[in-house]
Amino acid sequence: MSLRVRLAQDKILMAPGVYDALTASLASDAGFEALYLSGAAVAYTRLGRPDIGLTSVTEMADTMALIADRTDLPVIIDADTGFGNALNAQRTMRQYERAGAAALQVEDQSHPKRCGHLADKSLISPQEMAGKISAMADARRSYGTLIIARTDAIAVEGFQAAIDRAETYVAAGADVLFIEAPQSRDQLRAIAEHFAGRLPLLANMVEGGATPVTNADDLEAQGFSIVIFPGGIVRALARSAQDYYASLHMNGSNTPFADRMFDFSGLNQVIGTSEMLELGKRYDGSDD
Ligand SMILES: C[C@](O)(C(=O)O)[C@H](CC(=O)O)C(=O)O
Repeated sequence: MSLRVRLAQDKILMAPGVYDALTASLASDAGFEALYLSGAAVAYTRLGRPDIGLTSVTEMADTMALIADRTDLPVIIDADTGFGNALNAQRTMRQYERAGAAALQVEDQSHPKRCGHLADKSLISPQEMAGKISAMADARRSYGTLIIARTDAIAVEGFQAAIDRAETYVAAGADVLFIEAPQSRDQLRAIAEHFAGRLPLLANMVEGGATPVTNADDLEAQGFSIVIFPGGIVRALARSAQDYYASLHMNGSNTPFADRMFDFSGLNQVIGTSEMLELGKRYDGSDD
């Protein structure tokens, strides 16, 4: 089912953050219907650095292609600012579509962008952002590839300005709206009341970020259609990896940590080793 058709249903779509083929396959095995390829999660894991505009479009597109190779789930991908002006945003659209993306999220921050939950953001004009959205719509090969327009205006220009900007982005052709970092439950509710029923709305749950974390059912009841949990997986894995390395360093072996990790065959099951080896045999003539 295409994302556009899926979003017409009442049930909220949960898209957990992923940053490589392993996290994508684990999320898929857990039963999610869609994935969110988070720029923040890629910056955290590949660069070991914050989400402050350091990752490149090529790094993101390469990651997208590896994920599309591993799972058939629709992937919403973070396009940050489009990596430049409207023409860069068009190239981003084409590169991400080629890599297998189902939806692109583009935001109205100026370059270099930063995580929407960090202070001191700055924005391009609403007119320039509207131009980027229509440029991306013109560049897409498939009408099925959705454009998710994000505004970071709440923290910069205030709540009403964010609503006004979002209206401009809807008029420019956004398929989905993402009003970043509402600061209270009232603001979440006001966004839903203003736009719900007109186009799908995305909510972003960042543990410890500016928005009160709200569960998927409550967001659905308010009228949100998509909820992403972009960086949660890295926060969970980073904590576990920190404990793992400390334990190994202290104990000289992984035995004390054994009940908190897969063993050799456990991980092989997760990554489908025996299925892959069987598949190989079908083609190399050794199972005749
Ligand atoms: C959605 C987001 O753009 C992302 O890169 O995943 C980030 C999330 C994060 O930094 O945890 C955001 O700006 O909200």
